[in-house]
Amino acid sequence: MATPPDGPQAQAANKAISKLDLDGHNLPPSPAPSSPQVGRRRYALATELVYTESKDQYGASSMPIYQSATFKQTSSSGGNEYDYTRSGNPTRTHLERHLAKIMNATRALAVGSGMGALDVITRLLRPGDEVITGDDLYGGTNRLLTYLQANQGVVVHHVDTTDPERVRAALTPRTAMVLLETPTNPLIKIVDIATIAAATHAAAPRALVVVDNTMLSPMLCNPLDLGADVSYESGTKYLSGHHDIMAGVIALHDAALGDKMYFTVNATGCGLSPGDSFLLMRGVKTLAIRMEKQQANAQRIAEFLEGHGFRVRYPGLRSHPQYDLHWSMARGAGAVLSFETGDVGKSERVVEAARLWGISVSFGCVNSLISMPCRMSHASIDAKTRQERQMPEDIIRLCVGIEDVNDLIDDLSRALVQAGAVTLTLDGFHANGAPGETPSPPPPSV
Ligand SMILES: Cc1ncc(COP(=O)(O)O)c(C=O)c1O
Ligand SMILES: N[C@@H](CCSC[C@H](N)C(=O)O)C(=O)O
Repeated sequence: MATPPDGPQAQAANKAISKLDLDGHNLPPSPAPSSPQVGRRRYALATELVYTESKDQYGASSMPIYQSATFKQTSSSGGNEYDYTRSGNPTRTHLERHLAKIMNATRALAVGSGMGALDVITRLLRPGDEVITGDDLYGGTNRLLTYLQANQGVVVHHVDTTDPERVRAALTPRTAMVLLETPTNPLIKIVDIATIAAATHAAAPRALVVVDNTMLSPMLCNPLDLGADVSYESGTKYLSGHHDIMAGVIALHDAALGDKMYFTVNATGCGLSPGDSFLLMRGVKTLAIRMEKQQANAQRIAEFLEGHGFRVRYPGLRSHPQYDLHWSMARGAGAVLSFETGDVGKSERVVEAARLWGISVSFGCVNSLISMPCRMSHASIDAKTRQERQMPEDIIRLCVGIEDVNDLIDDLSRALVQAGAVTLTLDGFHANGAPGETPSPPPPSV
């Protein structure tokens, strides 16, 4: 993992993490397909990621894909653990147990996408319920919340969740959910999960604290250990790691809540397919080694850009204003960073001049990606709202993979020079469009 900082908060966090690793959690009663339960974590996370207890009848080292929609019963009243793949499938159950273990949860559910996971969670909301969430959110999350507000009578409050006092002030007896993202996508702001969870549980006991852990993955953060009620993430990203599947994962402790969510998974048919469950399981086994390399590369690239005068947003940099807070909650900085050139046209030219960096949405994959969030991942947030939320139109997001870091830096340098985003000097080059010098007007809404 990235070198942890040495401050007292970080030391306390590391102590807490190793205690959890040793202690694990109480084992729940024996599992049924409708309630995949966790095994106790015995080893360090990197070991647990690859260590699975396969129940395969032939002792297969890799849980096979049970590519079957239906399962034969021994009598008209059932008799088999599984009846129909929408309700449960051995490959998915195997994955869900493994996910629960690595997410320090009692139960995990695997569904068809990260947004599918948030859909399952938000189906708990009723008309009149209030949701408090951030003002820098993944575009798809913002879109689903906007839909719920417009069509389901749910009231959504967007506040600056980097300030727990703003969340506290927004809590009412009608607050049913506090939905957090950290680091935020794409502004890389850090949100204090533990303080907000404690404040929420004290002031609004029926409210659920839900954390989107996509930007860190269980390798770097376990929101449930910080007081969240539900942790979910897009398995499309770090967990699978190869951009070959869409997946979503929900992890929690509360059994009754887990049953309600399982009801939705079964009733709506959004459970992860056996084939994608297999691929997600395979991806999870290499999470530690991928994350280690991705983070090391991201750190070098962040330092390279900052060293050349760019304003870089990355929690691995000491200059990040919430560096200590991030490291009090997380075991690494992740592999997503963003920076600004000071001009939309320049940013567009940088992105389009890159060769090794693919112009794509998404992140957490073995290959590196470059994007302009305002036009791509966050285009579903209208331009006025983006401006209100201070999302710079010229922001470039880098999602760092496992390539040779020197190749990545060379390609980025060439793109910066070709785009005219840097001034050449005898010593090399430096950013020539400091943020704020040439403010970029937002384009028309998409
Ligand atoms: C932070 C975050 N949460 C959730 C999602 C949704 O995941 P998916 O694309 O798997 O639906 C994404 C990306 O799409 C994301 O970036
Ligand atoms: N067209 C998609 C965009 C997906 S963005 C994927 C990912 N979360 C990211 O941040 O890059 C949509 O409208 O959802």
